[in-house]
Amino acid sequence: MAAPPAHPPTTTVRDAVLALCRATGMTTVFGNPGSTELRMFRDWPEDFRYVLGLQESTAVAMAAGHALGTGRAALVSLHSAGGVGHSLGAVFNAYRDRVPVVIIAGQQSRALLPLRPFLGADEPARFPRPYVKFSRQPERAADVPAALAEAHRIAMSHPRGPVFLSVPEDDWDRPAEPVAPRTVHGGYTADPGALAGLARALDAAARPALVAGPGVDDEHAVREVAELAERLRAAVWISPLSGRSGFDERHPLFQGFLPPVADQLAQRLAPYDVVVALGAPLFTYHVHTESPPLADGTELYHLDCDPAQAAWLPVGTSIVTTLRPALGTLIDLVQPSDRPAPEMRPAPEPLPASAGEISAELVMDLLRERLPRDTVLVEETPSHRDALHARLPISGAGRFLTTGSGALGWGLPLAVGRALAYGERVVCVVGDGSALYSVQALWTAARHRAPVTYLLLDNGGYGAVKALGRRIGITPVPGTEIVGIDFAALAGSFGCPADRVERPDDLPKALDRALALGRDDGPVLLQIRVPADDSPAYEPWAR
Ligand SMILES: O=C(O)C(=O)c1ccccc1
Repeated sequence: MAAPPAHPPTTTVRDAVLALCRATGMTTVFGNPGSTELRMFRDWPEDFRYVLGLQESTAVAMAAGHALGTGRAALVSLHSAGGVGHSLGAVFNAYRDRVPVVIIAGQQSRALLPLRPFLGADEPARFPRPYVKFSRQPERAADVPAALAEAHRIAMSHPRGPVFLSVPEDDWDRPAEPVAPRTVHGGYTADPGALAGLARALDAAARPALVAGPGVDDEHAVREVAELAERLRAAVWISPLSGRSGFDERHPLFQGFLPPVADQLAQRLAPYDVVVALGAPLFTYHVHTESPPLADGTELYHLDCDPAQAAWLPVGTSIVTTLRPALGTLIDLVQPSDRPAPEMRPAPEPLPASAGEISAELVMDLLRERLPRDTVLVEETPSHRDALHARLPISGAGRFLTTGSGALGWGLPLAVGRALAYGERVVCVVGDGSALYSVQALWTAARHRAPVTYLLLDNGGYGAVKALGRRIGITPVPGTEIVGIDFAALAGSFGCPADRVERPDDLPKALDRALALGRDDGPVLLQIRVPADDSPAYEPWAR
């Protein structure tokens, strides 16, 4: 008997995709639209919010901030090849920082592709690689919803990260079946024998140390790290250039931030006999020095969810695992220790009298007095990150966000997305150079009344690059001076209220005004003039 005729689906690709987005909590779309996305927006439903980024890297960074705030993947809609190209610096950060961002990129009509049409993307799935975990243009329109569902599951599985789907513009009106909802439980735990071996090494250690990396905060394991550290009386460090804070920086066991330079890192860890890196690649260097990664006598264990990271680390014993179940097991296995606790790290030195200029250290001291402990702080001020860490301790999980990867222009829009996630007021400390990569996001912040207080430390250039040049005797470095920009006027023109301060005496009140705003007040920007630090001895990580 002949099979009954197959009934074509009565739903479209668009219906099925929108239903999937609702089911996965992706109803805020960060994007920048063009003609190759138009059919996606037909009868655009009212329960979706479109957040316009005026340049595509801001759309990706805002989505990343949203994802980090909600704990769910965030959706980005980009315009074919050009839009994807603009976005790639932020995609790099999202990949390295393990942020689940689901990107749908427009593409020209399938029928036009053989003719290399205007706007058409050649080999679209290759373009964002290697900085996406998944990249496809489905073979048929009807495959788009299931491919997006797969992409979403991949984005959300550990290690998390961005995924990419190219969708030809004529696919959206074509028929497609709805996607059945599915659940993937992605947490997994290590080989029990490996964890027992680590517990024995920790029990036998004279001076153990834990290194908290971005994975700790990412996997909500901050509490477990504190419990393990207290049980062991272990010193706790934060891994070099970590994009998150994985430990309460006011805790007596907290020792500080490891430097991203091999010889200094090895030296900082030399006092310890057993070091456990948690969700941390540990050897994230910014500049090269000739040095073994660790001193003789420092034994390394490394726990992370990424088998690739376990493979590339040069030394130590890696245990591939998600952190919470592994830490739970370790807490049960290790003996409570009565070894002497490490000494507390010294309080920051008091500031010398001001010479009439506002130092970054003064800004950080005033912020320490003013910011509530649960403030969400976004940082992108490379010249002053060390001053921030030294003087402004972060407490509480999920309260510190920066790029752990280095592509600048991330912080300013990241703060917008983080603020839109729950409407909490976010403080973003950003440099003048950093701000200019993505300054259009101030317009989006103003338009959506994103509650962000921007504190823009203006040292008139690419201070960190100049400092790194001086370190190796290259001075001056061309292209590192930025002069003549009135950030307060620029922000004002985007609809973001702004103020400017140049003298130390005026700073406390200016900060009070900027920080007094609430969650319904929208963004504000305070431009703070700080001197360019041109001291020849500048060595940011030696302190
Ligand atoms: O080193 C650099 O060039 C750079 O761009 C950078 C990025 C982040 C922090 C410091 C410098």
